Amino acid sequence: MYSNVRYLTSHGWAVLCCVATEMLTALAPYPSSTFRPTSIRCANDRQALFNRIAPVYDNLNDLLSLGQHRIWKRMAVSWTGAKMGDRVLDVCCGSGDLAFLLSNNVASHGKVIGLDFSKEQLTVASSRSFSKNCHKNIEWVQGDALDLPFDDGWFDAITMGYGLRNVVDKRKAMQEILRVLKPGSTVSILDFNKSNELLTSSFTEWMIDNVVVPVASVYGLSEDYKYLKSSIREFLTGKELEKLALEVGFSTARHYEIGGGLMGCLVAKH
Ligand SMILES: C/C(=C\Cc1cc(O)c2ccccc2c1O)CCC[C@H](C)CCC[C@H](C)CCCC(C)C
Ligand SMILES: C[S@@+](CC[C@H](N)C(=O)[O-])C[C@H]1O[C@@H](n2cnc3c(N)ncnc32)[C@H](O)[C@@H]1O
Repeated sequence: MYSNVRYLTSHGWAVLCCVATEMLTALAPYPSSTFRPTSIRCANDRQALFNRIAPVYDNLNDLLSLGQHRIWKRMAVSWTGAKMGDRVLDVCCGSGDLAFLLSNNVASHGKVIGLDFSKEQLTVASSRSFSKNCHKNIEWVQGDALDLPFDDGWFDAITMGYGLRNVVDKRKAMQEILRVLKPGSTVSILDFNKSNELLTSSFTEWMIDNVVVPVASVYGLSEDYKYLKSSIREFLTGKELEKLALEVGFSTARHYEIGGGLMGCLVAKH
């Protein structure tokens, strides 16, 4: 069984990286309170980033995608095949969009766990539960996608929206998802598509440089949103994601390009 708030930063490299960041901060010629790492590399940097952007995250997603992200998230949830009575998991749930959609699919006899390592994102998710017309079947758990606090074969379906690109060890995250998924069940992983098409990748980068970052700068979050571009560059293509899923032990894996090729969804079966 899982235990709530069983989050431990247990990754030696992550800790080492953040100790180094702290040392650089101490040496920096300006106060540490104004220090923002220009490269968001370790798990602690990413956790801090998602805590910082939590208050504006939902509104900016609606604005920047012109509401399209809601359609992409519906597609991702429908591809899991989650049905009434199922026990399902939304890894890297953030403010809870996918968990709320799953909640409707599994209905009152089912159970949804939304897991994230950002306390601020979970606070937003849980406050949205009150205003949403959803079943009271969601539990918010603070935890690490790289060390899921659940038994093997616990879930009938799993979703992950814009999460895999943000975890430091993508293979480990996929292994953990496979471990907690029931044999025969499906995970659906939505994210930006690292496209091989020059036109598509150029459009994504142009949007980030000329729309996303300038809009985020209004909230003092330009550095945090600049990270989007590097994280997409360092991500895996659809074919590479399919290969990774099969390597860790999924029996089938298919990556679908959606949103005009800007987004992608990896659907893999245990
Ligand atoms: C869904 C969006 C962003 C999610 C998101 C993911 C992350 O990993 C982050 C990391 C750090 C900071 C923020 C985020 C984050 O917000 C919004 C995506 C918007 C796209 C950049 C642009 C969409 C362009 C068009 C309006 C869509 C047109 C679609 C049409 C069907 C062609
Ligand atoms: C871009 S947000 C996506 C939120 C939500 N799934 C959505 O689609 O809007 C990425 C989320 O992943 C979470 N995250 C990143 N790495 C994580 C990890 N190792 N363990 C748990 N959560 C993580 C962040 O805290 C953040 O809330």
